[in-house]
Amino acid sequence: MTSEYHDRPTPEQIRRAPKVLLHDHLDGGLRPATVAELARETGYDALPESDPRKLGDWFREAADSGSLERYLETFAHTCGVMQTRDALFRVAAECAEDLAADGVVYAEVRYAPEQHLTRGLTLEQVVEAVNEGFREGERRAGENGHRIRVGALLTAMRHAARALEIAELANGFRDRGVVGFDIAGAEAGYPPTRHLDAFEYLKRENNHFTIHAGEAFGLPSIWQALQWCGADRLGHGVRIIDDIQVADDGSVTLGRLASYVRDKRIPLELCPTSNLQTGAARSYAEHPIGLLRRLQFRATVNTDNRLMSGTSMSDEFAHLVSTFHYTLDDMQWFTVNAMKSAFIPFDERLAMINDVIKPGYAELKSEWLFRRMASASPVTRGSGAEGK
Ligand SMILES: O=c1[nH]cnc2c1ncn2[C@@H]1O[C@H](CO)[C@@H](O)[C@H]1O
Ligand SMILES: [Zn+2]
Repeated sequence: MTSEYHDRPTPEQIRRAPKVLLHDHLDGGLRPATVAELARETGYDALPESDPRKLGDWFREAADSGSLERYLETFAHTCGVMQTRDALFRVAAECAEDLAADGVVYAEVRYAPEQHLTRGLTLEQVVEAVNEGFREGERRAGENGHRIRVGALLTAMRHAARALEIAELANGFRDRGVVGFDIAGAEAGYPPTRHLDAFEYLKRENNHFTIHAGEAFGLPSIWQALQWCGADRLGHGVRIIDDIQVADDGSVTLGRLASYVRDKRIPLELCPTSNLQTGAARSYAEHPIGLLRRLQFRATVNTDNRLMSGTSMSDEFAHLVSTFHYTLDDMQWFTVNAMKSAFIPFDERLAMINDVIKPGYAELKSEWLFRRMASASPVTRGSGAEGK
């Protein structure tokens, strides 16, 4: 389908467009200045840099290694400064504020409570601190004229053995700010089936979960996440491309797993910039998101780790706009896909789509239309006698 709105959206339009974020790590999105300040306040002395600008550069460069394992090493420092109630509250509040200022209207932000216990907090205290921070961030954003709603996803680390416990924690908080569950961490060597008990528990509870799969490791990981574990969504899932053949004449053949993913409308939480850093994709132009969008997979655009990738939702869309010439219609398509795939109840998702997302894009498109009319009719403009 060709778009009516051919012009590339400007950076300002991209920022103002309502966006929905399903895959963002709380411990991957701190402001560099906050990392530095929290390190000072909490006595964390292992930071590689103390100047915020240098620290921001350090995170991006250290994460830009081409390997997921190396990428993940940088989280020792963010988790290192997120060990007190006040630190967790602050990071969560700033996360909601930053996303809202970037035009995100709905976000599911994930973190692993088990990584925040070194100074004596309990798992419950960690979740409560983050929830309170999100509420505070939503409130501050509202004061600044930005509306956002943030839900938490509780992550269990795939190399550890606490998945069932974290799944129970997520279930206990399900009507109190936590909308689902996830597993993350190094993929190779840690198949999701190690945590079957957690997934089976959540299914019995009619709860929702996503699984990081098909990022550093290919189809077997995606297949396990879906067919053994029953994931509602795929964190990344980008390697589904390995089951799609494009012939020289451009014709496309989907294998059984890719067909299943597309037929069942399984959401893919794609994170382009993160994939470039971990080596899962070589360039934006070669990123599978272009093909997956054309083939109408349930593709969504995400940040993964705003600090380590030096990115934002607007930056991710700006890269896609310049690479694939996406328009406001394409942005709306990704955004509606994401909202449909959120873990909040159906009626609330629908209300977000109809009352927030569609009107937001309609407004941007109508501005486009008037600007275009104004620039397309020089005669009308020139012939007026206004100047006289
Ligand atoms: O792209 C990723 N793939 C796998 N694991 C990740 C990725 N980004 C972050 N984490 C892991 O998730 C934990 C909880 O937020 C982080 O501490 C990090 O270890
Ligand atoms: Zn991730």
